[in-house]
Amino acid sequence: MTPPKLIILDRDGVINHDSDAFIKSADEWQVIAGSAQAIARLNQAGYTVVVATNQSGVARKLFPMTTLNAIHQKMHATVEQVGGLIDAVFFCPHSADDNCDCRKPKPGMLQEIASRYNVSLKGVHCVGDSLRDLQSGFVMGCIPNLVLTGKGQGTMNKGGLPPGTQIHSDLAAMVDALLNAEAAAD
Ligand SMILES: O=P(O)(O)OC[C@@H](O)[C@H]1O[C@@H](OP(=O)(O)O)[C@@H](O)[C@@H](O)[C@@H]1O
Ligand SMILES: [Mg+2]
Ligand SMILES: [Zn+2]
Repeated sequence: MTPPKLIILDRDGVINHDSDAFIKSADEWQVIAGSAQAIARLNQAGYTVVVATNQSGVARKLFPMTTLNAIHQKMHATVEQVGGLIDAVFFCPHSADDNCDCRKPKPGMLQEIASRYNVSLKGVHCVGDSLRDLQSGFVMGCIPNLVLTGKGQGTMNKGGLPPGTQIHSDLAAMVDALLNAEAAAD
C-alpha cells in the first residue's frame, strides 16, 4: 500500500531555530536557512505538509495563545513567500504535568492528523530534532527522520533512536534524500 503523500514536521529545531528559553514571540521565531524552500519543494512534489509541535510554553504561561497564533502566522507567511504551504498546524499547549494525550512522545497529535486526513500514517515520513518527535511517529508506523539542527545533534549523541531512523543534517537535506529516492524509484 503506497503511503499518502503527507509529511509531518516538528516545528522548533526543524523549521525554525529553537531556544532552551523557548520561542516566546514572533520576533524570536527565525526560520532555519533552506527550511521554507524545502517545504515548497515538498509541495511541488505533491506532498501535503503538516506540523505537529509541543508548545508547553502556553501552559507555563511564557506566552499566551494570541502570541502562538502570531508565531504561526509568521511561519505560514515565511513559507508562502517562497511558494510553499503548511496545510495545518497541530499543537499541544499542555505541560508534562497535565498528562494530556497530545504531548509528544504520545501519539495523540498524530492520531488527530490521521483522522483529519482520513489516512493511515504507516510509511509517512515524520521529521524531528527530539527523540519524542520520532517516538510519537514510530508508534503510528511513520518513518522517523532526525535532523541535526535544533536539539538534533544531542538527540543523536544520546542514542536510543527508533529502528529505521534516517539522519539528515537539516530539513533541506532530508527533502533532497526523499525526492532523490522517489526519482530513483521511478
Ligand atoms: O520542537 P517542538 O515540539 O516544535 O517545540 C519544542 C518547544 O515547545 C520547547 O519544548 C521544550 O520542551 P518541554 O516542553 O519543556 O519538554 C524545550 O525543549 C524548549 O527548548 C523548546 O523550545
Ligand atoms: Mg523540536
Ligand atoms: Zn497536550
